[in-house]
Amino acid sequence: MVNHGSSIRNHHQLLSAIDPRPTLITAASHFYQLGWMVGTAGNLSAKQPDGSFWITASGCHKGQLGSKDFIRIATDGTVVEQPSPESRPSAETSIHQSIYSLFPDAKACYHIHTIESNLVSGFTKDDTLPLPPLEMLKGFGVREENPKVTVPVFVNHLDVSRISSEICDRFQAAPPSVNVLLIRNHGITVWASSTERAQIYLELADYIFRYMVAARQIELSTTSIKN
Ligand SMILES: CSC[C@@H](O)[C@@H](O)C(=O)COP(=O)(O)O
Ligand SMILES: [Zn+2]
Repeated sequence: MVNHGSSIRNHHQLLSAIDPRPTLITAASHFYQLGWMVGTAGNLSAKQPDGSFWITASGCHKGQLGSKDFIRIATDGTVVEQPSPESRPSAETSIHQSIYSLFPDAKACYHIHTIESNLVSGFTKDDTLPLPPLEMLKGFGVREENPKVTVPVFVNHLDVSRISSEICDRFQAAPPSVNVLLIRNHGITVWASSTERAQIYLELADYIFRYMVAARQIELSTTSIKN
């Protein structure tokens, strides 16, 4: 029997490897609707077979992107293709560049701003945030009983190149156990072997962070009842 689902998916992956912009436009519009990319927040990128990557241009409304709202960047950070001369690469391009150079299997890197990611980044003063041992962690490939997973938390330096160099230094020494990082009071970045998987990772991270915020609210309300 012909498996139409998988052949459509393969076709989609092939098109996306040729030009990932339509996939990134659809993803950004979806994330905008979810409130994850409001007010121009966030940036999405996808890598091409030659190692260059298409990334959203800086300051664009993420709910209404067009093909001209992207810039193609080479592995060394130089601009390869710029459909619109007045556009500039995302202010956070160096973070995407660091991720692709650290993780050769990464084909997509998605960065969004969610309320809960900012709230949970304040749940620890350390540079790692422990995650609850939820079943959803299996979606990141964590297959352990009662897993002890942490997410790395980075300082939100005004100079973005400081954030990307800290990401490089830290992940070269020890890569994280899940493909997620938090920038404190700023947002989430995930990377994956495909654009589809990057979206799944964002959804998983968002679920876990929403759970953590809800659990904290219950804790606080039961403490106030006891007092
Ligand atoms: C709402 S401003 C957010 C920016 O400062 C930045 O954090 C961001 O995610 C988007 O920057 P951009 O340069 O458009 O890719
Ligand atoms: Zn950002």
